[in-house]
Parts: sequence; structure tokens; C-alpha cells
Amino acid sequence: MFRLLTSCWSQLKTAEETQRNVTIIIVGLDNSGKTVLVEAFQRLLPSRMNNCMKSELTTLLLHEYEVSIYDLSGDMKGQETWPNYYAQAHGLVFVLDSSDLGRMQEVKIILTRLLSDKRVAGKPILLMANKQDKKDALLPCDIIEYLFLERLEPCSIIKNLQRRNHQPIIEGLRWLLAVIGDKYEELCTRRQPLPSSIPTSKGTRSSGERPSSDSQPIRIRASPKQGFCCLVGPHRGKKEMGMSKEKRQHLGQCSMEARPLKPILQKEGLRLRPKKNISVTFALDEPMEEGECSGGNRTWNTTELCDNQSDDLQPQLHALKMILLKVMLDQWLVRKDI
Ligand SMILES: Nc1nc2c(ncn2[C@@H]2O[C@H](COP(=O)(O)OP(=O)(O)OP(=O)(O)O)[C@@H](O)[C@H]2O)c(=O)[nH]1
Ligand SMILES: [Mg+2]
Repeated sequence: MFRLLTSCWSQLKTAEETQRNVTIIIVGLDNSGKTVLVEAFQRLLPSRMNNCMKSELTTLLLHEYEVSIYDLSGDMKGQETWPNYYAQAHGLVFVLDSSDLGRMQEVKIILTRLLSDKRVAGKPILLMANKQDKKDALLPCDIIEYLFLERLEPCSIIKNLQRRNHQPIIEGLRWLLAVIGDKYEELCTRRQPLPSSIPTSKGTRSSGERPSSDSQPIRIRASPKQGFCCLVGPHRGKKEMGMSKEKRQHLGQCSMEARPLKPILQKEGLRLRPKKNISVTFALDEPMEEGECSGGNRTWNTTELCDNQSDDLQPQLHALKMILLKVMLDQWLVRKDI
């Protein structure tokens, strides 16, 4: 009996010792689906009530991680508070509404601003292209093209509305945690506590209030096998690969002209450069050629999901709800050009 108790105790201690506390912030424009995403996480994973009752904070348990997730508001007032959380975060999730073409330029600008922040540089970011179920949604390769994401991890996940399996968003979170886990010590040393008082905006999470028409919980079905590469691989037609003329025109009608991120960063005195000896999986750089999709000429670092791509996915592409684009931001350095 004593031995049994000792063994239970030592197992408990080991579990405690190996537990890692991770902080993730979820950002993106208002109405992009951040809160819905957190609610989906809460449904899928064991969560913990927070004593401090901060409405924007959710604590989830996944494997050896205790994950504190801050769901930050995306309206103008909320965006002003984001920088307060950067130093505390181990990693970020950026959610964008793929169907809101009129705000794609705004997405690009805030993403640029985000990536330029020294407190964010080197931290992993999971980019989620949400609302793929909407008929006007930009295809993932269009988003890559528009945001000038040159390359993506091929293990990105596609969500399919038709099947009842939420596993992919968990896979996305797992990916983020795995990257954080790899450089946990380093990320921890960079962390700073939250400022004691952060002005709140209306957008702190309030479960339950959802505007009517779009009110669908996330239903994501695709298995991790449905890798991003099946959307952007060379077997797709050129027309599908590039942005349609109408969409380009629509984007062109936005109040602000689309500009590559690199010049924006340079104008702001910032420079992107790849780390030496590391294969780059995500680059913010020059725009691609017309009709060329980032997947067309990429060299995949891993064959894991490319091998799993399936042609029978093709008819379902427009029914996809959400796509996770795993962005290896940590393989790029953003630094002040002195
Ligand atoms: N059609 C569709 N609607 C979605 C999807 N995800 C979220 N929505 C809807 O989009 C609206 C906004 O979602 P929220 O999660 O509140 O957006 P948010 O990013 O938290 O917005 P802020 O808190 O204002 O920054 C809600 O009506 C959701 O039901 C999706 O994948 N497809
Ligand atoms: Mg919200």
C-alpha cells in the first residue's frame, strides 16, 4: 500500500514538474471569428475557470500544457490594447475572415504592424483563414498571394463543414504548442508580465452574444491528412490558383492600395531577413507573379501531408470552413535597420 502511494505521489510530482504554462493571444480584426474559435476550444478541451475572472482569458489543458488563451478584441480600441499582451505571449493565433475582401488590406496592415513588433518577432504564429464556408471567401492560395506569404508549412489543415470532426483546430493548437515547446525556455526568458492595468474595450469575450445570421458554431471536419498542399499543389488549374479577376478588382476598390509588406516594413525602418542556415517556411517579401500560387514552385520541407493529399477533396473545396495556415514566423527575424 505504501509503495502504491509512493508511486502515485511520484507520478503526480512528475506530471506537475513536466507541466508547462503557455500563454497564447488570439488577434485579428473584429468579426473575424476569434471568440467563436475560443468557444470551440472550450467545447473540445478541458478548461479551467479563472479566479481572476478576466472575461478575455480562458485556460485550457492539452497534453502537458496549461494554455492561457487571451481572446483580444479586434475593433480599433481593442487593437490598441494588443501590444500590452505581446511580451507575455509564447505564441499567437491570427484569425482572418476570408470572405471579407473589403478588409483584406486592413488585415495586411495590422499583420505587418504585428510582425514588426520586437515583442512578437521570433514567436510562432498560427494564421487561420476563417469563414471558408462563405461563397465569397478567398481561396487559401489567394490569401497567400495577397498577403505575400511566400511559403507555408505543408502540414496546414483544411476544415470541411460537412463532417463532424473538430480535430483540425486542435491539431492547429497542437502545432503551435509543439513549436512553442521546442523553444520553451527561450520564449519564457523573453516573457514579461502583463501591465497591471490594461484599458478594456467592449470586445472582451462575452460568450453567448452572437449576431444572428452568421451564428454557426465552427464545424470543422477535415482530417489532418487534408493538407494544405492539396489546395495549392501544381495539379490545380492556374485559374483556381490565382485570384479571380473580380476578386482582384474588389480588392483594388479598397480605400487603401495593396502594397507588398516588404516596402511597408522598409518604409517604417524595419527589415526582414532570414536566419542563417534555416529553411524558410514563411516569408514576407516580394509579390508573386500574376496567377502564380505560392504552392506552385515551393519546395516542401516535409512530405508528410503532401503524400496524403487526395483528389477527392477537390469538389469539396468551396465547402471548407476554415483553413489553418501554419506560419513559421520564428524562422524570420524582423529587426530595426540601424
Ligand atoms: N459563416 C461563418 N461565420 C462565422 C465563422 N466564424 C465566425 N463566424 C461568425 O462571425 C461573427 C463574428 O464572430 P466573433 O467570434 O464574435 O468575432 P471576433 O473576431 O471575436 O470579433 P471581435 O470580438 O469583435 O473582435 C459571428 O456572427 C460568428 O458567428 C465561420 O467560420 N463561418
Ligand atoms: Mg470576440
